[in-house]
Amino acid sequence: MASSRNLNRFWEWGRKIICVGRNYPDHAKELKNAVPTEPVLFLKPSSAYVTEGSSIMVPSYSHNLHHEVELGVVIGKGGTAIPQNAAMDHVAGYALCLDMTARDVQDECKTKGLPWTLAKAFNTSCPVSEFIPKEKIADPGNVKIWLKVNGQLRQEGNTSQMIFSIPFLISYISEIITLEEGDLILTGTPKGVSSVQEHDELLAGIEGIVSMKFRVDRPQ
Ligand SMILES: CC(=O)CC(=O)C(=O)O
Ligand SMILES: [Mg+2]
Repeated sequence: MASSRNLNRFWEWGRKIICVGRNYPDHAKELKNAVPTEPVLFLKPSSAYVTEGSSIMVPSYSHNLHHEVELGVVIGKGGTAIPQNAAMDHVAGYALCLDMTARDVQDECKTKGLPWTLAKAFNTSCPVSEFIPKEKIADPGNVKIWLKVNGQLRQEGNTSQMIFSIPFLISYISEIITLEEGDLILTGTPKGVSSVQEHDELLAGIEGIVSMKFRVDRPQ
């Protein structure tokens, strides 16, 4: 049944944020990770969302917060075990997203064999752009995404570099986790991730489609 709620503000729905890691070979290599043969998945809570006008907060326990610019896929029609050939029928649109990562904490979690929750799921760890209706991106498998810090280009990649395509990811994820209307899938980041500091300004975009700006702050 179609919902009466407005997907233009999908971040207010309180639905799942499912993240794909190491989906770009050049990023897997820059962090000295093996290029995966199966998607690497983790989750963020809906309290991670932040939209333009609000700041990204550095967690008090981190001294190395990284940006990761990613294409986000907004689910319009839920499903379980969605076949790849029907996957795009379940997409309502897209959003440009940042998977903010406390890299020092993530490295420690990796060493200790602990989950990445503290590194990836803190408040404001998922800045998002406005909702982009599906029709505005003809081929989500071939768009350029980029990110600048204080005017300096740090990340630039094309979704054509992704190891696992959007239809494959929707099908793979929905075998394990039922997808619901309003869910968001972050599809992984290209190379160039780097540290941000308090007062930095992050500007990111999908070429020709959208851009967004966020400031970094530290809680007092
Ligand atoms: C190593 C990571 O943090 C994986 C990740 O999130 C990615 O986008 O790749
Ligand atoms: Mg990421």
